[in-house]
Amino acid sequence: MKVTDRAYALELDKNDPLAPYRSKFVITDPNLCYLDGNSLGRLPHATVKAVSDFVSHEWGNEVVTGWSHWIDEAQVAGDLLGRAALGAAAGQVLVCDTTSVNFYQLCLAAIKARPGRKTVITDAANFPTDRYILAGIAEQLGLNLVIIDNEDPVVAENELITAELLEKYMSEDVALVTLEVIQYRSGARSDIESITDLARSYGAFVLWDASHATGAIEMNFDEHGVDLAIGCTYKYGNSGPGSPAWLYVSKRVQKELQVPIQGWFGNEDQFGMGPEFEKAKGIRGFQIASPSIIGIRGVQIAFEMIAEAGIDVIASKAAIGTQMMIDLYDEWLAPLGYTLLTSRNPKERGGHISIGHPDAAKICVALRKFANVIPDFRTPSAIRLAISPLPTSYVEVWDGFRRIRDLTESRQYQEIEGSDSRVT
Ligand SMILES: Nc1ccccc1C(=O)C[C@H](N)C(=O)O
Repeated sequence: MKVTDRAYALELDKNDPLAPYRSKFVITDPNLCYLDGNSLGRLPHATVKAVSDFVSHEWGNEVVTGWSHWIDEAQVAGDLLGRAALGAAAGQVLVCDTTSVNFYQLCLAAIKARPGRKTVITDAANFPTDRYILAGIAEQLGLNLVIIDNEDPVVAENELITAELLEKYMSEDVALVTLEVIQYRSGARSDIESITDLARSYGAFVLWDASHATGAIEMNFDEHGVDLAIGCTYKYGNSGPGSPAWLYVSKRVQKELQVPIQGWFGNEDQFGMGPEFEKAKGIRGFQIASPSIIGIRGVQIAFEMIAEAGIDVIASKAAIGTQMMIDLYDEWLAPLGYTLLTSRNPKERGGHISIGHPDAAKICVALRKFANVIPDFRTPSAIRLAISPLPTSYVEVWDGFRRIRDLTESRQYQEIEGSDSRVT
């Protein structure tokens, strides 16, 4: 059967062990091709009940007495998320705050733990929040910020940072290297183990931003010797807009590291309320303050689902789905002037691919307006298209691709003048 036959996608759905999960999500428009689960995941039905039960039965009924069992939920949810999606044993993950706050906390902790070292490294294609925060830290502490120019195709293919490329920038002066596990724009997947090993051989820390990988691929943090990582939960994690993020600090380095925001949740004798901060043993020493319990309930529901489905099964659907996308791109989109910005090697990508087109911005608006397809646009000319393995069916992706072909052929996107949204 040819990939261009719709029956090809229907057959994949028929054999998909994850197919039953689609019905566990709120899908109000069955005709919509939602290819943006890498930006904001769909809402699980169970979350509607869990959040509403929390509000009325727990908050409403228990009021302050509820804290006796809410107090450690950042750790309980962290253990679940670590087991379900990160390959992390218990006691190393917290579900708390935002990706940006967690990033700031762990960057500073790592830099402080390498006194005398003055260099920090990241890459030009990294997500803006990471680049901006790191630049702010470098300025404040007078550090030398090295930005690998992986947007230049001569330097890197599809923005991919390899250990070989990174080695050219390494020295005994490097305190911290921070990279994305999966690049937000191109979808390039870094090799966690070789990069972590390389940085460690120079005595430097690596802080991984796994926002675009969490819930889409296997990461095996413990096995790969990862020390520091952060990420969000609202993409393939399906935990809701602005849901709490997570941080991971390996047991190996928990004692050595100290975060800059010394909040009361990180104090050993939290309710002793003494004059000085004494960092709590274990992962709680990295927590700032009261976690959003409503938010955590969304994380719990979604990551229980990921744990049940199996991250290995999820990752294999992401690989098959992105392969189907690339095959459809070859048949339908390459002839229409698109370029492929993501690797053809399934080990070098996650749940999304990225395609380039000079009119990408207009095409993205037109797809929503005329074709009932939601992709997203990333500057300067990338269209990102994702399969979120639990809620997305193969045929939803296939239909989306056919609509992209038809809309591009019709040139109807040229009617688009601009976008009235601040969000792309
Ligand atoms: N938090 C958001 C709020 C508004 C609009 C987008 C986001 C995103 O998270 C974008 C994401 N980092 C992305 O590259 O897909």
